[in-house]
Amino acid sequence: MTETRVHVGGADPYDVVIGTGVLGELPGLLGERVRTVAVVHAEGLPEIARPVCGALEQAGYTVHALPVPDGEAAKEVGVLAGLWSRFAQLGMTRSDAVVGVGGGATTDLAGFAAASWLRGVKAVLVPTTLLGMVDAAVGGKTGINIPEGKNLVGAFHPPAGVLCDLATLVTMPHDDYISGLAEVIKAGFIADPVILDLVEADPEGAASPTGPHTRELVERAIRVKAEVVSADLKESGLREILNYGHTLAHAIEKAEDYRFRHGHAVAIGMVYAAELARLAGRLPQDVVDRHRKVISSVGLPVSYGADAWKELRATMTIDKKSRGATLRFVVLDAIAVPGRLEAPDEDLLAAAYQEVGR
Ligand SMILES: NC(=O)c1ccc[n+]([C@@H]2O[C@H](COP(=O)([O-])OP(=O)(O)OC[C@H]3O[C@@H](n4cnc5c(N)ncnc54)[C@H](O)[C@@H]3O)[C@@H](O)[C@H]2O)c1
Ligand SMILES: O=C(O)C(=O)C[C@@H](O)[C@H](O)[C@H](O)COP(=O)(O)O
Ligand SMILES: [Zn+2]
Repeated sequence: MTETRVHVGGADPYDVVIGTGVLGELPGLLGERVRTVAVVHAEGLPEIARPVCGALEQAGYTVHALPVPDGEAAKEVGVLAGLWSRFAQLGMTRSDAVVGVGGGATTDLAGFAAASWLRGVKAVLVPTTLLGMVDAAVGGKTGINIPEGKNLVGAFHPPAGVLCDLATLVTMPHDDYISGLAEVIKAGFIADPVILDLVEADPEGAASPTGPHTRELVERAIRVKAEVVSADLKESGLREILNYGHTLAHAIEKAEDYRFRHGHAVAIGMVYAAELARLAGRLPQDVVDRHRKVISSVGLPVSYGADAWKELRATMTIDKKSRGATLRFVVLDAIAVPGRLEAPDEDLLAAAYQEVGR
């Protein structure tokens, strides 16, 4: 077993442990002060949750397994309220902790439950999807959806540690795996072009949890995320680059009632952002072409319904990067040179969508 640790700095530093068979590291991430641990896990993952609970029990913690609905259905206020009630029944105090086990939806919920219980208890996250490892579990963004929009309720609550056991990835459904690959590719476009080279050299391998470069892709994407959130936890500037492709993506997810995979929406959103930058005279055509090529090479979508523009445009106004009625996009001026496009005019927004709407 080999293990890599990525340090996330800032006010609340913590480690991201990456390896195969690294469950034994979990107690070390939780620390000795913790007594009771609520393991919030996706209900469809008992085979993954059981050994997590076992490792914690063996280390002497009192453990309560709290299953929640799989996937995006977990990020609902009713599910969150159910967790608060369970925490109360279990008598969870500030010396106790939440361990989130599952994909990004589960860790977003578990993290927010930890952030909001008693105004904040310790959270350790055990992401079990590619997306969870390379993005959702790192960086402290937690939250839930409401009918009005994606992730509109939440808190910045950095975990005390993150444990990425690459062995868990092998049971992932292919479509969920490539959804995570969209965020890996995003890290490539905004900061680490080697990621793009690796995906282009072997798209099939990149789209598999047992590909020759899986670990390198995971580590590179985590390093991008760790560097950015270490410098700007609360998204006052730099962190916005992690939102590349997300303005349109979140509107698509809402339009689909959150039944459209996040990474698939981000894939389309990145092509849209690239088209916007091209039409604004900031990005050459060949970089836009590279977006379509690398994204579609791994089976991710690059277009969305032509008729959806009006609805998507209305939703985009509520994006967290907006300032008042002013829309703000993360765009590229070149690969690994992210910038912002402020208050683009309506014709530009619609023209870019025409390149994506099919
Ligand atoms: N907080 C952040 O910074 C951040 C970053 C990116 C994405 N997100 C959020 O993450 C969510 C998407 O996460 P996701 O792509 O992990 O999807 P997900 O959490 O919805 O999981 C997808 C499905 O895979 C199942 N699953 C999880 N691990 C598995 C495994 N090892 N084997 C088999 N099945 C498994 C889940 O139970 C679920 O049914 C979205 O809500 C998105 O908004 C958050
Ligand atoms: O960590 C960030 O910052 C991101 O923007 C990462 C995104 O991939 C992620 O989907 C995030 O949840 C989006 O955040 P939001 O603030 O736009 O809801
Ligand atoms: Zn995302």
